[in-house]
Amino acid sequence: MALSDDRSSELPLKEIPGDLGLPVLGPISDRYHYNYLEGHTEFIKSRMEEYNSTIFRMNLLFAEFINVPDPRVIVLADAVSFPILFDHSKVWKKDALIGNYAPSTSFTGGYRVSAYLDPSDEKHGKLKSLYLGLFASIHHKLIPVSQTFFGAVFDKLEADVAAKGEASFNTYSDDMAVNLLLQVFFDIDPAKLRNKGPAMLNRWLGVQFLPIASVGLPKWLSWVEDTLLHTFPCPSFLVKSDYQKIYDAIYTSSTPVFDEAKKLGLSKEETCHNLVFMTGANAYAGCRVHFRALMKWIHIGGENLHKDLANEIRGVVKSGGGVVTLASLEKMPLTKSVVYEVLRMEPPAENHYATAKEDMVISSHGASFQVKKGEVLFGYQPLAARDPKIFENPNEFIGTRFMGEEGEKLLRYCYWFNERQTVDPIPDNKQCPGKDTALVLARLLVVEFFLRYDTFTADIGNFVTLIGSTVTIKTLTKATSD
Ligand code: HEM
Repeated sequence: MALSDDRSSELPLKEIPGDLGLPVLGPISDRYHYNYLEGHTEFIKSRMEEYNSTIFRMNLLFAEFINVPDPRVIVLADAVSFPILFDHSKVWKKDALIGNYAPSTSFTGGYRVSAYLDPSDEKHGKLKSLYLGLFASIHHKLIPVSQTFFGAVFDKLEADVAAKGEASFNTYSDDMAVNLLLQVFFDIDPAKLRNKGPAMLNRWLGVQFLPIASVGLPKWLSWVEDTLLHTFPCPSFLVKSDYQKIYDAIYTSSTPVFDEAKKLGLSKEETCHNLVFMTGANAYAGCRVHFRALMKWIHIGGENLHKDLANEIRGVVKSGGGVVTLASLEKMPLTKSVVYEVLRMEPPAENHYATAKEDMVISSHGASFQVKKGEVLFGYQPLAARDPKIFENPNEFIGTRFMGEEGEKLLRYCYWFNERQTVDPIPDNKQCPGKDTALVLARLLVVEFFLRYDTFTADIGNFVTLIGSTVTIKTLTKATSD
């Protein structure tokens, strides 16, 4: 579906709808409905229906106690208004990673790391160039190292299924993601952290993001979680020693990144704090949700999809002499489309934020709205990715959706890496610099799985924001052809 992007002059200019309620009570009520009573997507959907608009106002966080100056945000829940978040001439991205709340810099050695910087900040460009260089330099080993780590997860799943009749994919996959990233980026063997790297990173992430996360207590206890955990930020000293160990492992690794950083005028300390966040928060948090989502949605896709994936993958690998390469991954249109469709159904980074730099007009499908300088925009990716005016049968998982010329055109309306899928990461934008690396890892996980198995069955549990779905593997059917 072709849509022109700037239609603001053709559309009626309307007031942004949204009832924010009473001071203090309004934010509490919105927060309870959003987090507990209705759920994120249901809350936003119900307000969209009430206001008959994909753009509206809501309160996101409770402003009084946590260090949030203002809880009001403007929700963008369609695929045409969303890209305003990437127009850096019009919006600020400073401290906008997780909304109008930014954890204390004491979680990252006193530095504000790159993910919280606006592209206009000189440091942001330098750090992003550094990451792009690092990811390009590891491309030759990304596939062989990942194959070893994925293979070890499959061995464990098989052993558990044989012994107990089921296996938890989440635990093995999460731990593997941490160990794989540390190994492939910095040659850090899991034993260097006494195999405790994943637990250390999980604690560090948990404590810093607790004010916006849920620990999954039963619904009737939600007031306990909200009062205790979402009212005051958690102090960083609780995870200081975990953080220090990861920091030291990277600091003492032989990565050439520090030499590159020196050339850019960045200190080793600041670089290292950024590398911990890049690995432990950006890369791990993205992969954690996405690896789980891949298994979940491929399971939902069913046996016919499994057959088609196995045929495509085995055919390409066989014609390449049995070796998987970056080039062979490119020759698998169904595998590529399935990975995109999983990103669409369950975008790992659900929420995208930015602050308006100036008064401006933003447009959704049927109307334009005036936004004032300083207002916070909140793009809700799970609904933008299911915009019915762009994606046919938006709530259905269709593995072939992004195949062919028409399918590929849709990628322009996919923002899962913080920009259009068709836009490359550069020092001056906020597109995820790990975009290509993440896609290779995801495609490779699917490839390695279907080289080894014909099909599988699983139980799918709850989805938890920032962490992902629970996937319990019940059966694994070994490959019967090659
Ligand atoms: C499916 C997995 C992933 C998804 C969906 C994802 C998505 C994102 C998003 C949405 C952002 C922007 C956050 C914001 O500014 O609002 C981001 C930033 C970032 N991502 Fe990813 N990411 C993924 C995996 C990775 C991987 C594997 C790496 C490393 C190889 C990585 C490295 C980064 C870095 C360093 C940033 C911060 C960029 C900056 O400083 O501006 N990500 N990612």
